[in-house]
Amino acid sequence: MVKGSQKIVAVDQGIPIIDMSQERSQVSKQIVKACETLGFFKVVNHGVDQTIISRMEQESINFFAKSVHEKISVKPANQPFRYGFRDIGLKGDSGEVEYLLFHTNDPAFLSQLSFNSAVNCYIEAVNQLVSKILDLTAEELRVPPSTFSKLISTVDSDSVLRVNHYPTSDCGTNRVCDKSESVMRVGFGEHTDPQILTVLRSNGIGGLQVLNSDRLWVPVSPDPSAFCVNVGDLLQVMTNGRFISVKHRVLASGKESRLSTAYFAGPPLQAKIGPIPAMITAVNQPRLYQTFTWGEYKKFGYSLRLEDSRLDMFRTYKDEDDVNVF
Ligand SMILES: O=C(O)CCC(=O)C(=O)O
Ligand SMILES: [Fe+2]
Repeated sequence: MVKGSQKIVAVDQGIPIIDMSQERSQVSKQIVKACETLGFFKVVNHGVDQTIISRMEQESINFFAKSVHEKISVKPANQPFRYGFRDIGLKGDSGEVEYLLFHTNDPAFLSQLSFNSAVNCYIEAVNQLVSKILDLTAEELRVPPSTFSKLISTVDSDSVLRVNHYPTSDCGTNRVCDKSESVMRVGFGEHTDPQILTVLRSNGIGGLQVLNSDRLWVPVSPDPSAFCVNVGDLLQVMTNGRFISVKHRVLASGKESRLSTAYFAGPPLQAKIGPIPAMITAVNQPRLYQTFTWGEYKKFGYSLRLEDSRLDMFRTYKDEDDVNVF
C-alpha cells in the first residue's frame, strides 16, 4: 500500500542537472542552490570511470541472480548490515526489494564477496566524488575548505553501501503480469537518508521519486550515466536547516527490475555534529539543532520507523554555544 501524499507531478520537474565539467564556481553555485531548494540533484560528467560503474552493476546483477541460500550466507560484521529481502530496517518496515547492505570499511565481509575488487573500486570512486561535491559546497558557503569532506575521509568514517534490487512481479502467481494487472508497489517507503550525502545511481529502470517543497512527488527519470545526489539529515543540521534533507521513495511497477546502488557518506561515530558557526546568524537564523554525535543519532534512528522524522528530536530554539564540527 502506498501511504502519504499521492500527488505526482511531471517527470524530472524542477530537478537540477549539474554538469560537473563547467567552470568550478558555476558548479559550486548550482550545487548549493539545488541543496537549498530541493536537496536533490543529478550530476553528469562527474569523472567516475564508466568501467568501474559497469563492473559494479554487472557483479550486482550476478549476485542477486544467486540462490537465496547463497545470498544469505554472506555475513557482514553486525546488524543492520546484511543481505535482506523485503524487510527494511529493524522496526517492521517492508518493501518489494532485496538488498545487500554493508559498511564500506568491513574487510572481513568484503573478502566474502566474489566481487570484492569491483566493490572497493566503486567505493573509492564514489567517495572521491562525494568529497569533491562537499568541497565545492564549502567553497560556495564560504566555510573552511574541507569542513564537510574531512568527516568522510578518515579511516573510521562510517559510510555504508546499499545495493538494491527491485525484482519483477509475478502478480502472486508464476505468470507475467499483463498491463491491466500492474499496480505500483512500494519498493522503498518514504524516508530521508540520515548521513551527510548520498550518491545513488540505477540501471535504466525508473521508480525513484523525491518530495518537493510543495509536497508533491517528482518522479526521477533513470539515467545510468548520471549520479543522483541526496542531501542527508546531517548536512541539513550542519547547515542549520539551509539545506534540505530530501524525502524520497521508490514505487516499483514490477514490470522490469530496477537495480540501484546507494553510497551513504557518513562521519565517524564519535564526530560531533551541529550547526557550523558560519551558518548561525543570531538575527535571522537562530540555531535550529542541538549538537550530538553521529553514534547517538544513529542509535536513535534505529528506534524509529522509516518514515519518522529523526531530526525533530534534535531541534532546538535555544541558543547554545557554537560548536566545531568534529
Ligand atoms: O533505489 C533507489 O533509487 C533509492 C534507494 C534508497 O532511497 C535508499 O537505499 O536509501
Ligand atoms: Fe534513501
